[in-house]
Amino acid sequence: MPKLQRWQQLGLLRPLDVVLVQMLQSKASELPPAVSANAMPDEFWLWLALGSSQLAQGHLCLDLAQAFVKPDSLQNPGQFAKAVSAELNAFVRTQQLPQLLVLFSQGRTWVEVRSSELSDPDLHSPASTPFVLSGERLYLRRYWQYEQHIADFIQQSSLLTQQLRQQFPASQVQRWLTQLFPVKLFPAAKTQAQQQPDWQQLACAMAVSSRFAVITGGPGTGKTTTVVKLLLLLQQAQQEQKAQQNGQNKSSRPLTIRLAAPTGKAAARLSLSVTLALKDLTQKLDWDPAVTGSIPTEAQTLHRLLGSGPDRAQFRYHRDFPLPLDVLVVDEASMVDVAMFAAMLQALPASARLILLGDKDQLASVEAGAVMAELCRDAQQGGYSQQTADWLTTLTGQQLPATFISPAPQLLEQQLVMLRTSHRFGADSGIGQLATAVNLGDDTTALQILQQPPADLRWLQFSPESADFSHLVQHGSPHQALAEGFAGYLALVKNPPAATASSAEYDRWALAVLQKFASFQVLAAVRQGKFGVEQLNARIAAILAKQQLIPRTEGWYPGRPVMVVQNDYSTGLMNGDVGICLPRAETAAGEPQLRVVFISADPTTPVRWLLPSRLPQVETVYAMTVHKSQGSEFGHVVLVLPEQGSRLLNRELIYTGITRAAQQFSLLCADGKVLQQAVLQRNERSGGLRLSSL
Ligand SMILES: Nc1ncnc2c1ncn2[C@@H]1O[C@H](COP(=O)(O)OP(=O)(O)OP(=O)(O)O)[C@@H](O)[C@H]1O
Repeated sequence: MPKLQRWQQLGLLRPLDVVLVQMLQSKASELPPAVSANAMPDEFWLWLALGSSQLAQGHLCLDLAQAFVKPDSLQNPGQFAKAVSAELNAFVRTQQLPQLLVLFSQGRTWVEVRSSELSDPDLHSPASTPFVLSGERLYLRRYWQYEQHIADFIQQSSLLTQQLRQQFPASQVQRWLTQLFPVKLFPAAKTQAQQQPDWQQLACAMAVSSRFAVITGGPGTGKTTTVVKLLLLLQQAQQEQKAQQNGQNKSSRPLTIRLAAPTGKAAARLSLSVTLALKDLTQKLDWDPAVTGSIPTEAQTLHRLLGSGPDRAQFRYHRDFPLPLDVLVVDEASMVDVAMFAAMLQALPASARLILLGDKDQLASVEAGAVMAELCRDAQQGGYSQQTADWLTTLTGQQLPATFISPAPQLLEQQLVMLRTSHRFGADSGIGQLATAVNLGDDTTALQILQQPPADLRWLQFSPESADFSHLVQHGSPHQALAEGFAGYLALVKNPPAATASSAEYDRWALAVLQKFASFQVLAAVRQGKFGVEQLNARIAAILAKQQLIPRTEGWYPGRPVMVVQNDYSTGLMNGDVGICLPRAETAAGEPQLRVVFISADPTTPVRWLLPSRLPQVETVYAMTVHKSQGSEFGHVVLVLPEQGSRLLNRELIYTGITRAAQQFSLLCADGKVLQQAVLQRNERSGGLRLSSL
């Protein structure tokens, strides 16, 4: 079909989409004439190809209703072209949605037509058609199945939660919750923030009595603190229950808890946050050390948890060989794509609890699906049933304000709590204010904040080619010498321990270099162009070399920061891990050799040293994309936006960039309109999770 080739040349279809449709057509020629490919008109095949192509944009399905209203939504925003737009508009204009739905029902050999209700109890039956039409959404079957697994899990969890609550030790949990969330004895506790519900306590109460819970919140809203309290509650309840069963024999098995995150870096951050929160709580609480000691502080990647390896097409743990655990906590859940999500749910034992943590407003995973955003779509409003509100009151004594109660409650909201107060950024923090304005899509306020920035914000309107940029990357500021930029860690690199130093001394030095490096990071919104990550990296390396802060710009040299860009199970390095090349003397008399040092996942040693030749594929990382920065935090973030607006820039991307900054945020963007346009643009993905009668 010439149009398939033409659409591929125009970049509308991937070679993969074309091959898929051609394969279906050629197989269909063997069918009886009534159902053969010849019986179906060209537009049928073109729609199937478009259905497949949507995955490249992160959509789970092709939303036909949306395509008829806005044919341009079928194009990849990163490659928007007027010629493609004209082609798509002409294609859609000649058709009508009702007729198209009839056409799909005639093509049952290739498309299974279903209502959008969750109605298939056996999702594991062998696939019959490659596509599924659910209501007005066209899916590749595999992706429809992923979505159904998730919807099915949420429904089943809700039933299990009801059972759990029937025999729940409410009065004991009530007592423990009071100990974990003591009432603050401040007479001046009358500010608006203090009149808000204590969402952290409500989240604990909700999750301790649920099979499945989602706790969402922006940076520093206390997700980790809350989950550590929750785990303490669960272990305490387990110990109490077993003690009763065993006649005061308190040595029974504690719950097996696992902590996981989608990337190595996010897992390392989770381990650190849990360690700190647990230490703090252990000091404050007078609980049995057997309980506080039974909370794990080590998190691992989801890939590793599920047992993936380079040679395995399937995870080690799955539906017929579930994970050996009672509770699974997954942080940074917004980065988990739909396929991984479904695999994780299938590997959970029937009685295990799942707790998801994450920020619903962050960018979704690079792969297809935006599960967390879909799950949390209505989190802001609460949406609790009166029954849920009463249950939470029983456990916490708190009355939920009426605005959070819904007359038409949905299943999902009964398992979800949004934390709303940032304990990291105070009310006068510029980073907090800017992140809120961006998140609300309030472009005018965002710009006003930047025009009169508080101390932790800066709006820089120069080009990466300017002298100001050169000063910025060296010193963290275009004018003052704050030694916060790359010059800070490079000064440490030039000061290695003596050749006779011990291994521990080298480790301490390397750790200090890595920590200093994480205090300043340039983020790029795009990959290509003058303001893209590739050219920024080359430019920064040239600036640093000119100032003799690094010896050269190519190859391996002391101080070169690199990011791993693929998972590598032989070294244990994961996509997104950042390391720095450092010289290390192996013997007192020997010449120092270049090694690349990474933060270690092993608690017995702070860092790992690897030969450059052992590394998987890496990229220099003075600048990284916002996508790659997810799950990380840096002291000072410089976010670089391109000169002109683009469909690639959107609210979620800007929000994610801002919220990577812990102390200082600088926006490098010559034209405020670029920021405004980005804030008004959403990164919405098509999917039908919310429509599966949840
Ligand atoms: N209710 C609270 N009152 C005061 N401080 C709190 C409270 N909850 C959390 N904090 C503090 O706020 C900081 C951030 O908490 P935490 O790490 O739990 O948040 P988070 O939402 O997990 O953050 P992140 O954005 O890193 O995921 C910590 O220093 C923690 O001790």
